[in-house]
Amino acid sequence: MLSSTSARRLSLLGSQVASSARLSSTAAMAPAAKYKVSVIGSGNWGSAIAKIVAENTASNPEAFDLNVRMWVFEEMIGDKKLTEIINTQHENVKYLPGIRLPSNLVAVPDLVECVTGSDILIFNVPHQFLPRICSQLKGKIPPSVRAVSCIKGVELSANGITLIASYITEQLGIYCGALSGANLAPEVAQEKFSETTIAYKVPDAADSITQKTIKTLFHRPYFHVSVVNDLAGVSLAGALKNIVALASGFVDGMGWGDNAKAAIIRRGLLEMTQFSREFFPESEASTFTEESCGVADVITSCAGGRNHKLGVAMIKTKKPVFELENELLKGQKAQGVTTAQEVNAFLTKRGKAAEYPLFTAVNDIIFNGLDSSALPEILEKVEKKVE
Ligand SMILES: NC(=O)c1ccc[n+]([C@@H]2O[C@H](COP(=O)([O-])OP(=O)(O)OC[C@H]3O[C@@H](n4cnc5c(N)ncnc54)[C@H](O)[C@@H]3O)[C@@H](O)[C@H]2O)c1
Ligand SMILES: O=P(O)(O)OC[C@H](O)CO
Repeated sequence: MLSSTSARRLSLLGSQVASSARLSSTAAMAPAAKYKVSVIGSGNWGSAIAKIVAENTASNPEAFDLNVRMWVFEEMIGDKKLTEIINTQHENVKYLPGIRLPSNLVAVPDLVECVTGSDILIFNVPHQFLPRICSQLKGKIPPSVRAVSCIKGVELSANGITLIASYITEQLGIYCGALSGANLAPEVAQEKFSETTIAYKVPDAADSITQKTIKTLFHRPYFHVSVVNDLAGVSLAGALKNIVALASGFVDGMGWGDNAKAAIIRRGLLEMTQFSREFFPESEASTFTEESCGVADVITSCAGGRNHKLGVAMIKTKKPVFELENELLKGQKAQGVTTAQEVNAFLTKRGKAAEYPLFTAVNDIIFNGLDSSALPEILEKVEKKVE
């Protein structure tokens, strides 16, 4: 008998005929041309994913154009441009030092030039920079282009919270899936084994870019890809776990030990699934338990991620959070800080902040001077009462 996961994956493969024919597909319908791929972003994860994708375009020359373009937010490293360093030394010395990048990965400083002519776009920037990127690209991307977002965050607007992939679709008029998993970039870049989850639902039955195309683009012997349909579950798991990772950092900063951290993780997972069920009812509970983007990512992020590191340092040093982020991460970003703030603004507006005590406490610790030692007392209020 098939396990529920295997059955789900098989049924997914069989159901690539999808719904929203709204998104036109002239190029995506064309019989397997060589797809051109561009990566938007070149940070720690941006560079690691670009490395994977460039390895796969080289390994699959029948499906993909060899060269992968990577948009780099240009900056000077000493007297040299970062793009020049990447294109000559094949290393992103600032954001992924010590890792050799494939020579078919080409750094491009001009965003529009980077994406022009591409069939598949991979978005991979800290989420706060996405609106500006989308505004620069608006009206310049044919609707046939397909995208995958590797960004962990949410987009907050007056109307509420939007998934990053849905925001890209709204802004640019192209279908966008989401990649998220237990994926610390330095480990993935060193080709240490990990798994990931990609939500990709073929938007038009006639598309030649299928789930298989997407899997081929990302799957490596050291980076195993599971493709699912649950865009909301994959996107929210990746965004919300960053808030939990900060809380686990607070606990370690206070020296409270592994039992306390497990309690925070348990509560965090509860709030992650509660939030998804309440505001994105289309999300699937199994995504959180069975896929890499769920519990597995919470575990890895609460052990070794940048959000955890920042959480520890905040408690130990009491320095302001953005000062510490600059000091510790040297240009990299801890997405949990802005996500905690955005989720809190959303929950407060809906009158729901008290129903998410951990998410609310993380925001209050970062921005409102709440003492992290109050966590047990806060969490006790929502525990089941014995009469
Ligand atoms: N690093 C990881 O281990 C990891 C793993 C999985 C997912 N993610 C997610 O991937 C996304 C990208 O993270 P990352 O680690 O690649 O980035 P990062 O944290 O390394 O951020 C640095 C990047 O931001 C760019 N940048 C700085 N200012 C900018 C501006 N004004 N406009 C545009 N870009 C600017 C820098 O040039 C650099 O490329 C995030 O949502 C993150 O949560 C990260
Ligand atoms: O280093 P972090 O905290 O941004 O987490 C990185 C990845 O999301 C872990 O899967």
